[in-house]
Amino acid sequence: MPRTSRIQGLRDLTVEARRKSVAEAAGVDPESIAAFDPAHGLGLGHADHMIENVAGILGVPLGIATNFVVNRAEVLVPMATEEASVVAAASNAAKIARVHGGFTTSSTAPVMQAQVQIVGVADPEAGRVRLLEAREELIALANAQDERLVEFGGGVRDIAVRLVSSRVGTYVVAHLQVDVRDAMGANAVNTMAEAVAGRAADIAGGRPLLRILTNKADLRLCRARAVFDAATLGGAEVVDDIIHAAALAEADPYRAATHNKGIMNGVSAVVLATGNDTRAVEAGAHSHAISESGRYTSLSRFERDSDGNVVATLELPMPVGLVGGATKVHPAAQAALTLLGVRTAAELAEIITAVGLAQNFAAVRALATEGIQRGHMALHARNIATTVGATAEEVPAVVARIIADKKVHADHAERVLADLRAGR
Ligand SMILES: CC(C)(COP(=O)([O-])OP(=O)([O-])OC[C@H]1O[C@@H](n2cnc3c(N)ncnc32)[C@H](O)[C@@H]1OP(=O)([O-])[O-])[C@@H](O)C(=O)NCCC(=O)NCCSC(=O)C[C@@](C)(O)CC(=O)[O-]
Ligand SMILES: NC(=O)C1=CN([C@@H]2O[C@H](COP(=O)(O)OP(=O)(O)OC[C@H]3O[C@@H](n4cnc5c(N)ncnc54)[C@H](OP(=O)(O)O)[C@@H]3O)[C@@H](O)[C@H]2O)C=CC1
Repeated sequence: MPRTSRIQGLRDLTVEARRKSVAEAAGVDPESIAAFDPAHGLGLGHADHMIENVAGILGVPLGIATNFVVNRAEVLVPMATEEASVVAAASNAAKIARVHGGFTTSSTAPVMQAQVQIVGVADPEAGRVRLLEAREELIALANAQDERLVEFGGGVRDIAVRLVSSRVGTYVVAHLQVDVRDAMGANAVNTMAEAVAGRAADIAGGRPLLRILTNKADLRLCRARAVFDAATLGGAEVVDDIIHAAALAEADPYRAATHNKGIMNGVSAVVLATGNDTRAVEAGAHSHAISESGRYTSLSRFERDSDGNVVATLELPMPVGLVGGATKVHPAAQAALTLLGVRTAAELAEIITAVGLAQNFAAVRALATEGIQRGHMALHARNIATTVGATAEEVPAVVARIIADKKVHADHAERVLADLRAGR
């Protein structure tokens, strides 16, 4: 069966049947994603070697977003999140995007930057020039720290030197710009920065202090683009309102924060599912959301094209890896990468960016039409029913009643559950 991400009715299956259906649709052995089941997932033994003082494991729901087409390839996307309606929303937007071919993505080379702060330089302008004169020596010294990375085609691409004025003086800050290939790259570039710091400080005429990567990974950018069909959305007025909603986010930091949170609902769920560093990706994204005038703004842009459809675009740093960090040691993260069928970190990064754009569009479409609550709370109602003690068998009836009563609250769910159990 050709690989497809269009699985209708996936929501109506049991968890086990869903996993089987997803494996079949993705064309992978069901055993290769068995680790999605906690019984075959991260064990305490593994966990005890990942972080310190391990006392247990926190499970996070892992859902599969459907309908995605990215660069003409069908993709089923694992999303780890505690928030209801996120997986549904991403699937919904991906379904609408299919009408015009899904998502098109692109990315720069996987270049991460490490900073070396040099303090006490009497002549910082000259210190900067002296460091640039020593470019080849410093590159060779840095590359010598990770010969295998260089063998993979990675390694230092360039050195930049910035002068940063602070309240207590001007710092000479050297940036190592390193192609880290299929790694997220933090450990790799931090090792290089520590190795060159002493020599760089001697050349600059100061003392080395901070040697650490920057999470403002703006040399490692990903872009996603998709067209959302006006007729499918409900016509020109809906398109106008979606454009208005996005324009507010572009102009107003208060709205931009929530608009971007919507993007990160999708991004962080896939970053987490693949064992990558969510904090690094989020720090990079929000540091990138600064306009030319210095104002915090939205990361995505929505425009009306010549056919009256919505064209949505997103660009953000995406420092994720296929090797390194938890990705290699977490069985469920390995299963997620198998399901995604990605061969390089860039392919993973681009799919994540497409999911962020899908999530963002679904939210803004809902907000600009019916509001967020109908869709979101209908799915959140299941959490509320479970919270008040409904069994799996009782949840559907409790959900139906609290939605029908338009009272999706725990206290009403408790009354409904009591009535159901009393046969009322
Ligand atoms: C929730 C929907 C999708 C319902 O929307 P709907 O139109 O009632 O859904 P539908 O039943 O017509 O289904 C349409 C498609 O959505 C998916 N879908 C639909 N329901 C399910 C489900 N139960 N399980 C799995 N998939 C589901 C599924 O793909 C389905 O098509 P199919 O593939 O079946 O042919 C819609 O209202 C929506 O997209 N809402 C946006 C919700 C959202 O953004 N949630 C994120 C949390 S809110 C937040 O934190 C972000 C925010 C809002 O603050 C960001 C911002 O402010 O910008
Ligand atoms: N501020 C931040 O964001 C920070 C993040 N971190 C953490 O660092 C971790 C990520 O760092 P990272 O350097 O990726 O981790 P690793 O050092 O674990 O992985 C990178 C290493 O993987 C090996 N490797 C094998 N195949 C490849 C390939 N195809 N491409 C590239 N490298 C390959 C290389 O090591 P070899 O040459 O030995 O084979 C490379 O140095 C994350 O867990 C993150 O949380 C740490 C500090 C700060």
